[in-house]
Amino acid sequence: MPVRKIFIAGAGNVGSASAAFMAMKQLGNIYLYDILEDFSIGQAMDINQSLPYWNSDSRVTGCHSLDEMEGADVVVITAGGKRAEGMTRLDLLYQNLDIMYDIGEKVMERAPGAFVHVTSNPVDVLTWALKERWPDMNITGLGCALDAMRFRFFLAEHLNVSREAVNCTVIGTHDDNMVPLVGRADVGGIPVKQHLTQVDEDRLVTLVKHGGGDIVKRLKTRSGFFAAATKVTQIVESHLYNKQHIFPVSVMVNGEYGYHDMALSLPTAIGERGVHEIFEFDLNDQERAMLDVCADSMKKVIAEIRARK
Ligand SMILES: NC(=O)c1ccc[n+]([C@@H]2O[C@H](COP(=O)([O-])OP(=O)(O)OC[C@H]3O[C@@H](n4cnc5c(N)ncnc54)[C@H](O)[C@@H]3O)[C@@H](O)[C@H]2O)c1
Repeated sequence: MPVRKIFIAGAGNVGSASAAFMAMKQLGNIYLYDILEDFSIGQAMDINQSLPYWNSDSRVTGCHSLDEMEGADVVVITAGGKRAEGMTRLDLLYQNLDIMYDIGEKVMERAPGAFVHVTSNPVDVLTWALKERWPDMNITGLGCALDAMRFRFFLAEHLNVSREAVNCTVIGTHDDNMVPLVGRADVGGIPVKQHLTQVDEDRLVTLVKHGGGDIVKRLKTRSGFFAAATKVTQIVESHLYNKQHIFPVSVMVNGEYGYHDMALSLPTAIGERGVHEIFEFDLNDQERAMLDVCADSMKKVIAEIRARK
């Protein structure tokens, strides 16, 4: 297989850790880009010098120009600002939206066939915005894929079993409305509900929903990134090696659950074509109502974005 070119926009915590993990797994040659001059170059130097231990011949190149994206097979977008004092969530959304449009334009110019994967928040909205502007873009967002991995971790801890024994997912949107599907989770094929009291269930759902926030509380000025970068690496690997692994990534819906014109996090097979299939559960009324909350809130944000134009 030819050496693949992976371009990562944003050399912050998620971007640099993703570059390091992808290089360790020798997924390709990685271009790490940031708006901060020298920052991505320094991060790349540090990652490269760790690779002899991993027996990896991947090369990470730090760069300061989006033109380096030329011919990339994969573009990961982790660029974005943080909420500064006095800024509303919407202010941050618009700031990151403008960054997405700048990067998206370059993707369509320099690497139109690339598999694009976004982590920047609000990830479901930004995934929708890029796909809406460029319908041919082959794009997914990290969505609830990280939340699903967290859910698996918390369930395995609670049940005191191997993390490999647990299957579970989270759908909806990567925010407080996310829907951890407890009723669908199993441990070694046995529904986890058989092992949980209602109190356990409520506690585990809260742990998943607050997973990211609980880390931020302790890190203060930054958010967690090891788990996010791990998931990004697994998703990119599934694309490059056509594994068709299933992740609840953020995807533009096309009639799934009757929704249109929005991105939701739904179980999706990722392979060489990017999105191969979006799977629909036969949701019960309660699960469906929770997914509707995610969809309604997305609709409102999309209406606000359209009103701004
Ligand atoms: N969806 C998820 O599960 C999930 C998980 C973790 C992080 N995130 C999101 O991913 C994004 C990255 O997180 P992080 O912890 O790496 O943040 P970070 O602040 O460490 O990194 C962001 C980087 O983007 C760069 N940047 C800002 N504007 C840019 C521009 N116009 N062009 C290029 N680079 C630019 C910054 O210089 C910085 O290095 C955030 O939006 C975060 O909320 C999502």
